[in-house]
This record gives sequence, structure tokens and C-alpha cells, in this order.
Amino acid sequence: MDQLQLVSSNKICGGFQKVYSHESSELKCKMNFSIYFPPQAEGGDSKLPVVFYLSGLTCTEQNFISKSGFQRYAAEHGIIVVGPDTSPRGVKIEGDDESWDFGVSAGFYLDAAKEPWSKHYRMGSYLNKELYDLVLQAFSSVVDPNRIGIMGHSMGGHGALVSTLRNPGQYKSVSAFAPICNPCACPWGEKAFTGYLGDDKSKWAEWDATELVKHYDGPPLTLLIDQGGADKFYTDKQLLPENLVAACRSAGVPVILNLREGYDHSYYYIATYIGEHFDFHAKILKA
Ligand SMILES: N[C@@H](CCC(=O)N[C@@H](CS)C(=O)NCC(=O)O)C(=O)O
Repeated sequence: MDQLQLVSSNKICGGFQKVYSHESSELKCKMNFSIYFPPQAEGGDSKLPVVFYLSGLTCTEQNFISKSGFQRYAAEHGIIVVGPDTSPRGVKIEGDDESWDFGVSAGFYLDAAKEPWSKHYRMGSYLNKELYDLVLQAFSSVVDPNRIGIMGHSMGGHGALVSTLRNPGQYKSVSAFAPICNPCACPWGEKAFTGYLGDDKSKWAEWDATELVKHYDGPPLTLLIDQGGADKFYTDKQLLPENLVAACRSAGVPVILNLREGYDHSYYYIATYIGEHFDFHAKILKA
């Protein structure tokens, strides 16, 4: 635990919502992450499943823990929940704060290949290697390494899907709220991938769930996708869940798409359906 500093700890739903900071070797900066320990983590005999939650554009590790109300469901199911930040922090790169959909708080959970981003913007390796290993090692007394799932929202939904599809077997369950499903084909993705990866579109496909699922040959997996019908980013074609569903169908990968009439892109929508997502993860991770 030497490498972790406790930033905050609050009792909620019988467990503890904590935030830690640590020096990241992948990102070369200090990072915060949240971790919720349900009541079962205290003095329990058995190790608990973990679900990672990835937030969207403009977020830190705080939005989900303060707005979604997920702790009630994590406590019911006895699931530990880990939430990383959305980009490197405190690293000054020219242009990193010029727009809300690129640079700071918009790391897209990928490893940048293009200068000047490639030195720090390595959120893919940070999440799937460094933070993943850190959580398993630092909390080994309560974490079951064989029962790890992942979920996310918007850019974080994209992150959850590509992390699962690129690392077969690492995450046993995956779900997403309003994910960016086909970044190669939407304005957010085109901007981020051009900036972080360059102009070679064959490199883009390596970080695009709709492209990756076409070649998925890992353990059986069902993708749970949730989408608000009144989400302006959905109607503006930033999210494109239908493209992912079509690719899943042609690749034979089971997918569930829940369209929620009248709901927008906000945490009001996430708070409404987060319980269903915890039921989904619990069913798989606790089977
Ligand atoms: N700043 C954007 C909105 C960004 C946005 O909706 N971000 C989502 C993720 S893509 C979010 O979770 N925002 C933080 C929050 O609602 O707490 C706008 O003005 O249109």
C-alpha cells in the first residue's frame, strides 16, 4: 500500500467510498482513482468481485461516485467498484485544454501513438495493466482476481468495450451506458483518433468496438448496451449503437441493446438504470 495515498473515505450504504492517489508510471503523473468497498469487504471470509467503471468526457473520478447512486447496488451484491480518472492530470501539453472533447479529461482509454501525446496519454495501458495490477495487488485480501467486470459511460462506454474486446478474458462481464460504439465513424472519434493516433485509419480500428468485435475470438461474452432515446449525442450520431449491434450480429457475439425512451445523456439517466447493470454483472460474476 506504500504507493497509495488515501485522499478521502466516506461511509455509504454500509461500506466505504474511498479515493486514492498514486504516481502512475504509464502516464508519468499523479492520478486519483476511486474504490468502493461494500460492507461484505469488512471481515469477510470470501474474496469479492470487482467492476471497473469508466467515466465520460469532462469527468474526473468524482462524477460517478457522487451522482449515480451505484453504492446501494454494489452493497447489495457485494461488489467492489473501481473508477479511474479520464486522462493524465497536471501534465502540460500544448492544446490539451483547448476543447472539452480532446486532451485533459478526454483520454479515450487508448495509448496515443502520435507526438506530443504519446509520452503521457497512455490510458489504455494505464487502465488494463497498471491500475488493474495495482488493484489486484494492493487489495489482494478482498479482491477475487478471477471475477472482474467493467462498465462505462459515453467515452467510458467505449473504453469498457474496447478494453474487453482487446484483452479477451480479462473482463468477464461488460456493459455500457450511451457508449461511443464506432469512434472511427463519428465526429468525437475522428477528432480524438486523428489527434492521438494519426491519419492511418488501420490504427483507428484497433481502438473501435464495432471493428474489434468483428474479429473477437475470446471466451463467450454478452455485451449489454444501454441508450437513452432523447440523448442529443445519440441523435447527433456520436454514439452509433446500431453499428455495434449489426457488427455483433454478423460476428455471432450476443448483444443486448436497451433503448430508454425520453432519457438523455446525463447521470439522471445513469442513476435510473445503474441497478439493472449491477444485476447483470452480478449474475455473471457471481454465477
Ligand atoms: N460539456 C458537454 C457535455 C459533456 C458531457 O455530457 N459529459 C458527460 C460524459 S460524455 C458527463 O458525464 N458529464 C459529467 C456529468 O454529467 O456529471 C456539453 O456541454 O455538451
